Amino acid sequence: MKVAVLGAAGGIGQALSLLLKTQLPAGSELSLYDVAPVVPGVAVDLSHIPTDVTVKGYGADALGDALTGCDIVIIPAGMPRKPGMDRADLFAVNAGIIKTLAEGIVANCPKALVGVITNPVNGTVPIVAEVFKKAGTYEANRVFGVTTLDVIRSETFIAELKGLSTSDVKVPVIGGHSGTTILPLLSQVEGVEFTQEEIDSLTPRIQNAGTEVVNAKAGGGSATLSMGAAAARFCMSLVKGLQGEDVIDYAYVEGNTGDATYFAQPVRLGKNGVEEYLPYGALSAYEENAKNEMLATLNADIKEGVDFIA
Ligand SMILES: NC(=O)c1ccc[n+]([C@@H]2O[C@H](COP(=O)([O-])OP(=O)(O)OC[C@H]3O[C@@H](n4cnc5c(N)ncnc54)[C@H](O)[C@@H]3O)[C@@H](O)[C@H]2O)c1
Ligand SMILES: O=C(O)C[C@H](O)C(=O)O
Repeated sequence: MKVAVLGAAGGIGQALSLLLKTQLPAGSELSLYDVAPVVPGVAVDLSHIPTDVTVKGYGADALGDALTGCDIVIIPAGMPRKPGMDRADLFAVNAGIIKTLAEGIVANCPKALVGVITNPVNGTVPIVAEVFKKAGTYEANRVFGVTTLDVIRSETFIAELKGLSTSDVKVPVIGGHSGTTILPLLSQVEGVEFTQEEIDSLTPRIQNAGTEVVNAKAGGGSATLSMGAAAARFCMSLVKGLQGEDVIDYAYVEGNTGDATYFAQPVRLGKNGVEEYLPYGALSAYEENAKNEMLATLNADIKEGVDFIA
């Protein structure tokens, strides 16, 4: 198993790489790429941890070497938000970065599973897909927007609210990854009942959790540690799928819900990435309304990404 992290020297990149060094199967290779000159040092640092995963660092001029032979590529490269900014404000800077990295993947490991973390996810995933389409190598089942942070936040907040162990709380989150496009399906949380008042406060808390971190870091960036944990969890789902395990997870994909071209939904993972697109099930009236109200925003975000490549 060869896994590349693009943007590996950043806040998410370092946390994710640390977790992958300790969680990837023995014999794996972790390939760390970044334009920041510290990346070889990050690789040397991690390489001293005693696990059977080799780590190599690649600088700005070595994207091809970093990607050659990769089974999985996770991308947290690009600029994070500061207080007062929306994720959409990052498009101008991050779209070009994602395009360049996607072109590198097309050229060096077109069959890899690609997990996109860089914001705005609603638009950067379509950019990756369009770069692949242009090259004639697009397979929708191999491209994912990583929305796991919305899932783990939901698990945490609900466990806190209801006095449960986080390991007993499973929360489906569908839609996109920004503001109201993040739609936690509280009606589907097994074994937990919510009052309307709880739904009215929990739903926006989950939707605005990224902003909560951005404001708390006061100009020092956005979520990195929780995102590192979320990305590692999603990457390990991809790894298990590649190893032949039957895994179901949520991700932002070009799927089959009919709501928008790209939409976070449950997927069955396997040797080719998505093996099966699964239905998200029945929504409450509150959730149905919230979904219908956010689709215009989500569709505009997707169009921005598609148009960037067109
Ligand atoms: N999907 C999510 O849930 C989620 C959660 C948190 C953050 N994010 C996003 O992830 C991105 C990274 O956040 P961060 O906090 O790690 O930022 P950061 O600034 O700490 O790290 C970003 C890294 O990307 C590198 N980089 C920049 N251009 C690059 C290029 N062309 N090739 C390779 N590397 C490049 C930088 O050198 C830096 O090391 C941001 O866009 C942020 O908004 C997404
Ligand atoms: O909020 C951000 O800008 C980062 C990330 O998308 C998050 O949800 O924490």
